[in-house]
Amino acid sequence: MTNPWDDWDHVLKVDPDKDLQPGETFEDVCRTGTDAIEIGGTLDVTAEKMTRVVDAAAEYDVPLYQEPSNPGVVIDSPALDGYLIPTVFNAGGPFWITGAHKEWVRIDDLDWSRTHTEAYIVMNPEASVAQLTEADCDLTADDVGAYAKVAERMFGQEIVYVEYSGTFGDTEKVGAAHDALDDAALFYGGGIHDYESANEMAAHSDVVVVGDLLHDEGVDAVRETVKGAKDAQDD
Ligand SMILES: CC(C)=CCC/C(C)=C/CC/C(C)=C/CC/C(C)=C/COP(=O)(O)OP(=O)(O)O
Ligand SMILES: O=P(O)(O)OC[C@@H](O)CO
Ligand SMILES: [Mg+2]
Repeated sequence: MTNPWDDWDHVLKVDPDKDLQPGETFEDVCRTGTDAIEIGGTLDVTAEKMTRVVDAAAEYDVPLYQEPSNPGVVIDSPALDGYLIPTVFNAGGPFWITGAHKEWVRIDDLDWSRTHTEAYIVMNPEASVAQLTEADCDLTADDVGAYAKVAERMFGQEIVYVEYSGTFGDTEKVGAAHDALDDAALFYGGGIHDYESANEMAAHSDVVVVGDLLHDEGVDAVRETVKGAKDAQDD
């Protein structure tokens, strides 16, 4: 089976709660060369802020995916290519593993053909996503590999996402998740800020995700990370 992300090397994650750099537009964001845009953030995201970003990016060619951090921010828009739905495998309790999902399925009439699963392994205890989900980030490379295998083999997750949001990760731990997977794609996100960091993590994953760099430094810096990721996958 083919998936949209089979051809992706680089994803740009736009946080609807954060501003772009002065003078930059969503047209610039869509023209960074990234393979897809994922729209989401942990804190202070609303359906209204989501809609603003989706509408602004709708007219450009780049695929658009929503990554909701709770059922209340999911929007229904024809401009969206799909939904990437997180499940936090190392969350401190069941709400972020099945609870939020149960509520969502109960209240919404889902378009399953555009709904995809993303197994998060949250690794930076300082990140808002770790604090919100009370994730146990004290994991060895073996633990990370085992979570990745469980996600793929026992829970049928299409994507495994090693999430270091805000800090550059441990390549041995990321590589352990990569090695554990046969079918699921490994996404890596966290602290990618230039050509080198993108190039290095792309060698240990299938897709690198760049987030805060867009908001903190802008589209030229993001373009460098696209080059770094693509060069690694071409090698
Ligand atoms: C069932 C539905 C529709 C939603 C639940 C989905 C779950 C389990 C969400 C848990 C939290 C999560 C994994 C959010 C995804 C987005 C994400 C990790 C954004 C990055 O967040 P940070 O960079 O930590 O946060 P800020 O940049 O907002 O501080
Ligand atoms: O913001 P950064 O650190 O690039 O992290 C990207 C992404 O993994 C966040 O969910
Ligand atoms: Mg962030």
